[in-house]
Amino acid sequence: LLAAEKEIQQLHQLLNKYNYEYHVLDQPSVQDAEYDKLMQQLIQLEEQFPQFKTSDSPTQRVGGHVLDMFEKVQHEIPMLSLGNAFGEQDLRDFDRRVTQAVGEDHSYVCELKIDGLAVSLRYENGLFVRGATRGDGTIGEDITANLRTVRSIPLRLNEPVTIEVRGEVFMPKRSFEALNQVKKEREEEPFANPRNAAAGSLRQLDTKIAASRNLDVFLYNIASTDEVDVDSHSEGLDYLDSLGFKTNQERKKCKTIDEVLAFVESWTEKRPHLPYEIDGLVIKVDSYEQQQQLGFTAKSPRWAIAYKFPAEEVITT
Ligand SMILES: Cc1ccc(Cn2cc(C(N)=O)ccc2=O)c(C)c1
Repeated sequence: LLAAEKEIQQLHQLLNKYNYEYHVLDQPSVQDAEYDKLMQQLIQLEEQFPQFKTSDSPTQRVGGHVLDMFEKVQHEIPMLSLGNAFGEQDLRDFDRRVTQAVGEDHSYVCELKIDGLAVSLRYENGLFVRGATRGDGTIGEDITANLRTVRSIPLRLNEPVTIEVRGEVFMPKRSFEALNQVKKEREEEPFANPRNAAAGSLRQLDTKIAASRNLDVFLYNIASTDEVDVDSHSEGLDYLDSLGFKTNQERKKCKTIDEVLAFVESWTEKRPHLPYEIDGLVIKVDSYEQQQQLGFTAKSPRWAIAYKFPAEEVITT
C-alpha cells in the first residue's frame, strides 16, 4: 500500500511538472502521448486506491462532477476597479498627480490588460483551496471546481505558502473561433467575444464543460502582501513566477511617462497579432511604498490607471 501511495505521489509531481512546462512555459519536455500514458496510469491507480487521491491531483483537470449551484464568497481584500485613461493627455495628467504626491523619482510597470474574467485564487500551505469571481468586488462566486480545470492554474505551488492572488481567466482567440464554429454547426447561439465565452464557460455547473474550453490565465497581483517580502509590483510579479504561476511576460518597467507613451504606441500596433484579446494596458506605480502614499479613491487605486484602446469601429456589412 505504501508503494501505491508513493507511486501516486510521484505521478502527481511528474504530471504537474509536465503540465507546467506545457501550459505555463510553453516548453514541453515530453510528447503528448507520453503525458497521456502517465495520466491514464494515474487515473487507474486512483480508481484502485481512492484514499491516495489528493487535492493537487492532475486527474481533476478534466472535470467530472456537476455542482447544483455556486456558493457566495466574501473577498477579505476587495477586488478593485481601475480608473480609465483614453489618450495621451489623460496619461500625462495621471503622471502629474503621481509626481505631486510622491515626487519626480518614481517608475511604472506597464502590463497588457487581458480581456477576460477577473478571478481571485487562494492557496493554503501551497495548495489551491479556493477560486472566486470578482462579483461586485466584495462578494463573488466560488468557482473553485471549474478553475481546477484551467491547466495553467497550479494546484500546488513551488513553496508551501498561504497567499491570495488575482488574475484574469481568458479564452485564446483560436479556441474562441473553434468553439463558435462548433456552436454554429450545432445551431447554437455563438459567443459574441472571447470574454463572454470565458465567463460563460466558468459559469457552467458541469466542470467537464469548463474543462473542455481551453481556458487560460494570467496572474497579475498579490492581494495578501503582508506575508510576502517584496517592495515593488515588478518584484511581486517575479515572485509569482517563482511560485509557479503564469504571468504575462509582455510587461515593461518604464522610468518616465514618455516611455509609457512609447509602450502604448507599440502595443497599439502589435495588439492584433496577440493570440488573446486585450482591451487596454495597465500602468502601475512600481514601488509599494509609493503606492501606499498615493492610496485609493472610493473605488480605485490612485497609483494605477487603465489605458483603454479606442473602440474599433465595427464594419457592419
Ligand atoms: C493526448 C494529449 C495529452 C496532452 C496534451 C497536452 N498536454 C501536453 C503535455 C506535455 N506534452 O507535457 C502536458 C499537459 C498537456 O495538457 C494533448 C494536446 C493531448
